[in-house]
Amino acid sequence: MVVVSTTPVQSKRYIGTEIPVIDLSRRREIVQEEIVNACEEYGFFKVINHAIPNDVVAKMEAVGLEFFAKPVTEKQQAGPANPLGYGCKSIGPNGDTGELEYLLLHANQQLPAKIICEENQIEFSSCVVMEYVGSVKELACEILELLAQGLGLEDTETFSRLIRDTESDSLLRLNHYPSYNCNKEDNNKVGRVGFGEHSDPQIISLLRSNGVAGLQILSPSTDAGDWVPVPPDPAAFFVNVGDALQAMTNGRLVSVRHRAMVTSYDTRMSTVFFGGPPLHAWISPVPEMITTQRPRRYRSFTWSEFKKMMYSLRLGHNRLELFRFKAEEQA
Ligand SMILES: C=C1C[C@]23C[C@@]1(O)CC[C@H]2[C@@]12CC[C@H](O)[C@@](C)(C(=O)O1)[C@H]2[C@@H]3C(=O)O
Ligand SMILES: O=C(O)CCC(=O)C(=O)O
Ligand SMILES: [Fe+2]
Repeated sequence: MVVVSTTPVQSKRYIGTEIPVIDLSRRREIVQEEIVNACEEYGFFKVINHAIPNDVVAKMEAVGLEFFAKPVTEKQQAGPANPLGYGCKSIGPNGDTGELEYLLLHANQQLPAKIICEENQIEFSSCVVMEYVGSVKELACEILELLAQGLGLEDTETFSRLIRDTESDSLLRLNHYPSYNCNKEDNNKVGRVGFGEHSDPQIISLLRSNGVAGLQILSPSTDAGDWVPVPPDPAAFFVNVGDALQAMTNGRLVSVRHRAMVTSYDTRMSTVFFGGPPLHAWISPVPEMITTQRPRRYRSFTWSEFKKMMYSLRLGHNRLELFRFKAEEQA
């Protein structure tokens, strides 16, 4: 059973199947501590009472649904996702597949919200997407600054600066999971994996979906690594720590492994903002996170180097392990 935590406990440790809920309207010091706890234990939490207006979210949802309702031939004009554009069932360049169709866009506000592929460019309601990206990016930066404060970092913009950078390599992804009719053949598909197990490579991801279930996170605090279903909440945002943040915090915050199941007879749409650093940015553990108890765990790398490696690997690969610090190599 999933219990959603709403209790006013400051230094709570989350166990088993509880999803941490962060109420952004509470006192700053409490929020900072709760975010750090959630990111250390799960790398995942739900945010309520955020400042993103309902109409910004509603308009984004509407243009997303409008896009997926188009005829396949029209949607295919924006594909194949290479890596940006429209994709159906195939995820990434290395043979991963899922039960979904999706649209992957660059979320750098300098770029127009167009699907940019080599030959085709199709307009995708630029204003709506730009407004949504602007709001979600701001929320991501606010969360990263609370996190930096909660960790006691002197430079509280260490993480957010990378995402605010005009050259930030951030992405916006719309995932559309099918619904199934209740007949025998389709019944076999219910419970199938829509988007397979993985961690997000960037710094932070902010996800919201319609009211249909599907997202699951892998709980690191249970022995067998149980999959914990995340109850849908269309008014909330779900936050994932990404690989780059795990590296920058020297492994103190964990990049959550998650997946999306097709478990319902209803269509599900999720919208995910991936806050990424500029390609040339160096990702290194911040000095305050390296201690005698927690010696340096990751070597320095550029985001461009990490991305190159990530695209050469399968979706579920534990890619950060390839960037382990080896003292003898750095000497
Ligand atoms: C198989 C792959 C798809 C992915 C790039 C990769 O080579 C490995 C990471 C995958 C992932 C997961 C989170 C995001 O959805 C995504 C856009 C990202 O940045 O990394 C996808 C990539 C993708 O679908 O292109
Ligand atoms: O649709 C979901 O709930 C998860 C999607 C996801 O993990 C992703 O797009 O990286
Ligand atoms: Fe993801």
